[in-house]
Amino acid sequence: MTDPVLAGTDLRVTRRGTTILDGVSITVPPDAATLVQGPSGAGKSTLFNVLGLLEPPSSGRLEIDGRDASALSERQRAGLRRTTLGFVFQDFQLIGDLTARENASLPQEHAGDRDPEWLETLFERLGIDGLEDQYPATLSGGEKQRVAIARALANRPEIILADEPTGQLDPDTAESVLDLLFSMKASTETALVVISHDPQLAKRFDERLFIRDGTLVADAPDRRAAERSPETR
Ligand SMILES: Nc1ncnc2c1ncn2[C@@H]1O[C@H](COP(=O)(O)OP(=O)(O)OP(=O)(O)O)[C@@H](O)[C@H]1O
Repeated sequence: MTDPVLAGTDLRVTRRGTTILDGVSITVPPDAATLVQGPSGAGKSTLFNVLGLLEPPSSGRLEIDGRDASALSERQRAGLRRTTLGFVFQDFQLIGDLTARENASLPQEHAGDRDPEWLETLFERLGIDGLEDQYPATLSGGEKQRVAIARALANRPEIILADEPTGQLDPDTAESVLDLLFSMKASTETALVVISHDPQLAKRFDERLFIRDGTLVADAPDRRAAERSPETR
């Protein structure tokens, strides 16, 4: 069996006396498309931050690309984050006074490993070539999210972590951004973990998990069956 690119075991997060994640375990194989759904306040953003090495769990074990993240220094964690993970956020998180190309190249700059040809390829494949010199304020929401996807893939990560990637997009744009995320996932052989409360995303993912009160469970089989065959309802 192929080793997972991400394996979290019994992850717990307690903040100011409140348990936010209560023993979450998750395994992401290299070719996975995993969706974590859950209602507001269930702990989705906290899980995203923990899996993305943006905040440490209070306890539990997290392995990314075979490395025990809890055994790393902050500097080593930042290095692992930069080279192994790519992030896509609901609000794009582009820097306003940098052009699209400069935004997308930031991970390469931070890693000290420039690869302008790869960025050019990404802009072409994402259909945003020609927009490289524009600033975020002059781009549509869908174009901004494509720049953010280019940034996420700039260092050829093992995993893309996306937090509500379509949350600020109209339905048609959301659909085309998702198409692109999946086609880029396939062509770059990157695992994809999407965190969202949007049930519309569910049909695209082979692995669906549900977070409720800080605990992760497999998506309810009865709901999946109902969605697959609506004519039998
Ligand atoms: N630093 C913190 N200290 C105390 N409570 C926190 C902290 N961070 C988050 N929480 C609480 O933990 C719970 C889960 O928060 P989280 O942001 O992870 O949920 P979420 O599922 O992403 O919600 P939403 O979909 O509304 O963004 C919430 O009740 C939140 O108020």
